[in-house]
Amino acid sequence: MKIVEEQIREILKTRKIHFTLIDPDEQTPESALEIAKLAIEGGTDGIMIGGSTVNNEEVDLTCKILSENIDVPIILFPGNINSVSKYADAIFFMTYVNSTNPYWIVGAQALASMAVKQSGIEVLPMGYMVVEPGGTVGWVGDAKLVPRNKPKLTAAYALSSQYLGQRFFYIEAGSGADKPIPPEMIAYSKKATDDMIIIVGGGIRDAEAAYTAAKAGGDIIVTGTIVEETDDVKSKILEITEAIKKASQ
Ligand SMILES: CC(C)=CCC/C(C)=C/CC/C(C)=C/CC/C(C)=C/COP(=O)(O)OP(=O)(O)O
Ligand SMILES: O=P(O)(O)OC[C@@H](O)CO
Ligand SMILES: [Mg+2]
Repeated sequence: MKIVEEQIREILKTRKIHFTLIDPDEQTPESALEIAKLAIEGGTDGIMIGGSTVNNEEVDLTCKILSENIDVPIILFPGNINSVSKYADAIFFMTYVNSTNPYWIVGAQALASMAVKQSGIEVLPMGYMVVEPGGTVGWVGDAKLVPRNKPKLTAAYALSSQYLGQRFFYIEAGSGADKPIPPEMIAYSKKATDDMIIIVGGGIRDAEAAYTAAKAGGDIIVTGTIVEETDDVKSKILEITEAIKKASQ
């Protein structure tokens, strides 16, 4: 079953997409639900659940309460093998393409695979590439960070991910990065690949940055930290989703 992926591809026929990343170790499941509801009112298309230091219970309880109360897709963005929950709709089954540690390239995936099958959730195969500055996830993942002025390297990783069978490619600057991904990196990756869904995240805080990422070729724009920082989640997400729609025209 490929329901979530089909929904994503259906929306992409007419416009670009926004996902809100909720880190389950930043708030209670009840607060996560409040944030998700406001983000949906602001026009977000899906909720990603993940963080680099989460535990299984936090992930499970957050996915459970969301699944009982919201209709947009809930997609796991796993920081490790303990980030699997049957209450999600899908999982970004990701390989960390520029890690130097085989654990993050294929080890964690092998260890988690049976739990993913047992959960029955949809699998979205994804290449995950981390660019300078990389933040926590660059450090945790033993990354050989891609230099910001090397868009061709990004495109090569994107194309190799396509040839390896992945259908999603995530270009990550690191959560809370001071600067988002350079638009050239996004454009080169989009151009180099055929049917790949390009996801962009890290350090996107305002309409202008979201517009730039979508206009450059990003199919899904992810924001996480801004919902942790703002007092008005709905307005902030609305600003971002409006910019993404504008970039889709
Ligand atoms: C396929 C399965 C089950 C596991 C693969 C796991 C892999 C390859 C993970 C990549 C490395 C990693 C730690 C990714 C984390 C991605 C993520 C959830 C980032 C968002 O978290 P941050 O917001 O950076 O985390 P903190 O807020 O905790 O710093
Ligand atoms: O928290 P921000 O900076 O929005 O980043 C989102 C996501 O790309 C992190 O994995
Ligand atoms: Mg975070």
